Amino acid sequence: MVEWTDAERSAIIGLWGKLNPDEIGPQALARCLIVYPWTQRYFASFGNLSSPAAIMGNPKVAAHGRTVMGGLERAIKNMDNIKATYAPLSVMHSEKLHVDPDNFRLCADSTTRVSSPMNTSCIAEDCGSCSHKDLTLIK
Ligand code: HEM
Repeated sequence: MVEWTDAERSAIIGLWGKLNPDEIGPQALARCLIVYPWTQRYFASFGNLSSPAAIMGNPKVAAHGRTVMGGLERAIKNMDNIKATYAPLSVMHSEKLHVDPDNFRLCADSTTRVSSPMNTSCIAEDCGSCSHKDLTLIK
């Protein structure tokens, strides 16, 4: 079990409170599918993922991005019991969906990037903070 300090607890809860899951969820999943295109293999049922524009305009991607954020929120609300809270999701991602665990790091990276105050700067041709300057993916 993770032992959180009070400072960690309030930092995590405070940060989460500043985010809008309905906005960053769709952006984070879209970014993951665009920047790490091999992650698309798990979403064959989502229809058109053939270009960045198709991914960003795909309603199933947006809906699932919100679902993933709902998953993260459950961890925030169950910080003393994350293992049990995530047990069914863990089994599903592993045994049913066969998601390679390394993909969680990519998903986390995408979420961090779209949550950053630099997010809007990434539309710029060369925002200087982003290693994917050729992609104008956010908004
Ligand atoms: C922060 C990490 C993640 C969280 C919190 C998360 C959360 C969720 C949740 C809540 C569901 C819905 C479960 C249900 O229907 O009962 C789901 C489904 C799914 N997840 Fe994840 N997920 C994460 C990462 C990933 C990654 C990295 C992949 C693959 C690259 C992935 C692939 C899928 C797929 C394919 C589904 C089923 C989608 C569908 O057909 O509707 N997930 N996930």
